[in-house]
Amino acid sequence: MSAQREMKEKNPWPVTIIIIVIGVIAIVALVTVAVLQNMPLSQKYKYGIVLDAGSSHTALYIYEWPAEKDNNTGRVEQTHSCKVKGPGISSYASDPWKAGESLKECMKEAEMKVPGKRHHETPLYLGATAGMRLLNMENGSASDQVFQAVEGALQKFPFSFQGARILSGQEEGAFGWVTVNYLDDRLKQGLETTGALDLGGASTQISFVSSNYNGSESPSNSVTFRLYGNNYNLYTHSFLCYGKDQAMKLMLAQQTKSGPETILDPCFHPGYNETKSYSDLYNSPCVSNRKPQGAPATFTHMGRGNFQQCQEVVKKVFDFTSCKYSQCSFNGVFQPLLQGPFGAFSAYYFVMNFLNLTNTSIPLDAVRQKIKDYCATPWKQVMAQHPDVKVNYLQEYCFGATYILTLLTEGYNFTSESYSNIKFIKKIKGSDAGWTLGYMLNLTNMIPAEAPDTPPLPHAGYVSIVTLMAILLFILFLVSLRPLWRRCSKHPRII
Ligand SMILES: O=c1[nH]cnc2c1ncn2[C@@H]1O[C@H](COP(=O)(O)OP(=O)(O)O)[C@@H](O)[C@H]1O
Ligand SMILES: [Ca+2]
Repeated sequence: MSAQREMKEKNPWPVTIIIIVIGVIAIVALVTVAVLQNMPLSQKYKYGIVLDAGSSHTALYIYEWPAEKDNNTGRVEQTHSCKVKGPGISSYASDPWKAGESLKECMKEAEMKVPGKRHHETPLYLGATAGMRLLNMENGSASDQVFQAVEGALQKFPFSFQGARILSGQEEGAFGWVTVNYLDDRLKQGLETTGALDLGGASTQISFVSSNYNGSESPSNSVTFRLYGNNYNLYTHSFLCYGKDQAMKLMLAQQTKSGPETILDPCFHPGYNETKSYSDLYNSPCVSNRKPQGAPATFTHMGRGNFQQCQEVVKKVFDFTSCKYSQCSFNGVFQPLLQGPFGAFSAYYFVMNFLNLTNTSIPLDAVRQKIKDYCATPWKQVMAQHPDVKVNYLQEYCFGATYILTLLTEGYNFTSESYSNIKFIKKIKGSDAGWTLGYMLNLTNMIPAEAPDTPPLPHAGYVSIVTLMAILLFILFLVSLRPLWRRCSKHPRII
């Protein structure tokens, strides 16, 4: 036996070290293969763009989601939004091409935000709501021309333009509900859903699931969905002309029935004094048939700032006299029993946020008192306290808050108790609450009817278990070698 071999036989450590090194390499290799093989593929993103052509303005939203996860929930996020300068597209009826022009700035922004190589596959949608519904009722060819102009402008951009159309009130309500519940992760988990309250300028929507409503009573208010393996029977209604701006016209029409030269309006602050034109006030189909005969060209709109009286006038814009169903909200529209939490967004949020009233644990009486005090504040003082707020918005918050409270409590039958089930929200997890996300998810088939198959373990859990098992096996292996080592150290020559 050579001296070298003798050394090896006496000392088992080099063999042990080799075993350990091989063992460690094997573990690292095993874990690496397991991790790489099962790692979510590299994160490439896809994009979608939706233009919300509302009655008061247009906004563009860009959504982003991981390319491999089209079918999974909770992964689509709003990454950018752009507010189009100027009024809503329905205001360009007499100058349609300007409607197209107005969108260009935000569209250029979208070109910058969406990576160039994704432009061609990025779907682009434009959905118009109550402003265009009213224009279409009033003047079909003007509405067609606005759409032509808008389509012409959007087609010039490199995205995959999927068309511009008017959403029905039902779609607007239902997609708002989908958005809220998708962002809250309620659909995939089959949790109790949140109702959606959207207050626009020209229409307002209420949508919720009520267990005593199966759609048979007033089927036109029913929308059914199968999402992630769950069936939903949604109640939804859109009240045209009951958005904040058209409701104000209804309220002013109430006070100008006889064609007076001056009105002392309880919904405006004391000291408010503006000359307004009758033809502007009565320019929408919501009120055009009520224009007083022989009225002067203008009237002086003065403020009185009285919340209670304002509530009385506002109540008159709702018709509570007839209901052919088991129960109604107003104007003879069926509404099942209110149920569950609600998210209230768009103008609900803007108005209540301005008045610091988004906290709905404040008792309704205290909310009323706060609005009462605000309405009674002289207009000069209001302007001085809010120099940065646009006067057009500022002058309307007294009416807006009174209208919201009346709509919720008298219109939809929220009580002092159920009022606290409402949350006034603007965004959920960084995405705006509104119909646009739900609309895109629906058109891109991104919410599957059945629950997607999910691996039994999340990736991190899988990696941990593989690592742990490999280490345990290796320790077991070393332990099994122990008798060998012992013999080796007692009788070094026997190895
Ligand atoms: O900063 C704000 N303060 C008050 N109201 C706002 C603000 N921003 C938007 N709004 C209001 O929100 C409403 C948005 O309505 P939109 O334009 O979506 O109409 P639609 O949904 O009826 O078509 C309008 O009444 C608009 O005046
Ligand atoms: Ca809207």
